[in-house]
Amino acid sequence: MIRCVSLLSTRHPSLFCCHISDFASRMRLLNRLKEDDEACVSALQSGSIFLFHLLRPLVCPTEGGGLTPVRLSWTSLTSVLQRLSSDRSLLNESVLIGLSEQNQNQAQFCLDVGVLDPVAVEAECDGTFVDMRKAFFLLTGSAAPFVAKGQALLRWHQETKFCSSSGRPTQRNRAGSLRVCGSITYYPKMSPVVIVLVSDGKRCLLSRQMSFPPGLYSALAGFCDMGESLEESLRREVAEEVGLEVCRFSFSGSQHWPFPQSSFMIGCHAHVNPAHTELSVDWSELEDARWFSLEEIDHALQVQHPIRGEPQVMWFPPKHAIAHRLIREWVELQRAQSS
Ligand SMILES: NC(=O)c1ccc[n+]([C@@H]2O[C@H](COP(=O)([O-])OP(=O)(O)OC[C@H]3O[C@@H](n4cnc5c(N)ncnc54)[C@H](O)[C@@H]3O)[C@@H](O)[C@H]2O)c1
Ligand SMILES: [Mg+2]
Repeated sequence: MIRCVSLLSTRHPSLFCCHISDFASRMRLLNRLKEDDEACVSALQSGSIFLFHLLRPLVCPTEGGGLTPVRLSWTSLTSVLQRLSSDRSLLNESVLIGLSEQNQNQAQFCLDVGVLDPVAVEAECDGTFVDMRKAFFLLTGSAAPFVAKGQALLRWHQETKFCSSSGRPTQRNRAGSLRVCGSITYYPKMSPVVIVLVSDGKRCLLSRQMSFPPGLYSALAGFCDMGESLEESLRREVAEEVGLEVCRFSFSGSQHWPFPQSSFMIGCHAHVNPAHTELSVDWSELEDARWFSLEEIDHALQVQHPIRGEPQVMWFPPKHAIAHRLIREWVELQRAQSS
């Protein structure tokens, strides 16, 4: 929908009144909240706040067996803090995550209440603090990326409290989108990771690391090195981990990934020459790497959850992992090519 939006004209006279979409208007408002501390404080007072305790999100069960994050209004959180005899200034630690598309651009914040007794907060707020590794795959709808972003921002603030140059405490802006020490500004950071589904035209290559749960196989992945392009990282990772040379690749999509800290996953498909498919696996990185046929992949896609005590059963990362998307795309391509 296109509509006329007055864009807080005193600060941006050139943007006084123009036709922009709801999305564009939301993005501009979000940007303004990052820059304008006063506007951010009033957005917090009418916004909703997701709670974390030492980076564990507060969640409650849904009817379908999933989890949903607990969100509180500023007023109800203020009352909770009062009942727990906590200083209201804790709210100043809230970090802006985004604006709700469904709820008229309502601002969404996250707050780590690690200084409070978690059991008391859980009782007050009807939720449970759950480890992110357990919560992430059970969070429903668009909640998973949102909660992951909140946790990543809170972690970044905890790790950037002091300037690595002067050793002095850094100061944050109201939105929590940056921290400063004198002339140095710190911004939240992510580590780029290339994740690649390699194919020889008929089969695809999957691997598992020692740390994976039994039976889980995924696409090859690796952190990009400083100074590398995406294609250089991709070629290096495939060569390092399985000793193959990629001849061409295509980009599929990307996602923020909360593990191990905050990664930016760049998902690609890659091809190797079908005449050169013999693997030379780096056993220090991988526990297994193998070529799989379409039938084997199809079969594993039917497995919804890891089956305890049956490590032989192969399964894949769940739907909201980019590895899952790459595998599904490969299956669709194989089907299209054979029909
Ligand atoms: N979203 C998905 O579908 C999906 C699927 C598979 C893997 N992943 C993620 O991809 C990430 C990278 O895969 P990998 O473990 O095979 O990487 P990798 O092959 O680069 O090996 C990991 C090693 O790289 C080194 N390293 C270099 N830069 C690093 C950095 N910035 N942060 C941490 N370690 C760094 C460390 O020594 C680490 O042990 C994993 O953390 C995993 O969570 C996501
Ligand atoms: Mg790897």
